[in-house]
Amino acid sequence: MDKDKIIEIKDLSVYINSQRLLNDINLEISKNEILLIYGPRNAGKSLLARSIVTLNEELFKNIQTTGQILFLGEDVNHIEKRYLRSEIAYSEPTFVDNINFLTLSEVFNLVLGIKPSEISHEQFILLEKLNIAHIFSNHSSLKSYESFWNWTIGDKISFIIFLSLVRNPQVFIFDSILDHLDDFMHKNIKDFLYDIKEDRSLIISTRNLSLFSDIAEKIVFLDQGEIVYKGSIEGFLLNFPL
Ligand SMILES: Nc1ncnc2c1ncn2[C@@H]1O[C@H](COP(=O)(O)OP(=O)(O)OP(=O)(O)O)[C@@H](O)[C@H]1O
Repeated sequence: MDKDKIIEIKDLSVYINSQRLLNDINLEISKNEILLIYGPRNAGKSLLARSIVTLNEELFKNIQTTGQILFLGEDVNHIEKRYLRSEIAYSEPTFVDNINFLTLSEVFNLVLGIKPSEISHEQFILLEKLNIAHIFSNHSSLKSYESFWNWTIGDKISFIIFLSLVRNPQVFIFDSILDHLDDFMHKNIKDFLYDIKEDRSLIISTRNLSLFSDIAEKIVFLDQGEIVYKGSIEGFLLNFPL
């Protein structure tokens, strides 16, 4: 196997209630690569992204999958789920809403096993790069941010990226979650993602091509469950001028 190949998707089709929603998907993702999964609403972006971490089967009844997905050469269905999901960090927009039902201390305890006041120097630097270190700077700000209802959406997205990163996964999947960033946060997060892609792979699913096209190496254009184009961004823009 090519040592830089992290994920291989081979002849993947997904059916729900016998309706084919992903059709014969073939795709490879390598180390140091940012891949955009681009397409309109209902194209199948989320089904494809969740297939990589075997999540669809947990969410839907009457789902059938054919084909195979390999993570570092091993079938994802044969990999222990906890391990798979620590190596491939998947995040999507419902996380931003669901986190409101926990407190900051509860999330820290669940994910990192520490209190928010116990973060390391390295973790604080990461928070600084994500522009949310002010929340952790002293006892009174920690207190006022204990409830996520007091956080902006952008700060919550940055925090979700932080939580993924401290677990040091090999692959990040951002399923439409970055579409929710405003222009001011977008530039900072984009630079940050570009920095962390070294030795990792990033998969960004989006309905907004312009957001990340300048940092992505590869694009997959998905429509009605099929790959219509895969290759370079330049090639895509030539073939599908928007
Ligand atoms: N549980 C389900 N039962 C039946 N059909 C479903 C189910 N979940 C998704 N679908 C269908 O699968 C198709 C792909 O949905 P998916 O959520 O993957 O699209 P998407 O490209 O991520 O869309 P969006 O950009 O709106 O998030 C859609 O036609 C959707 O209606």
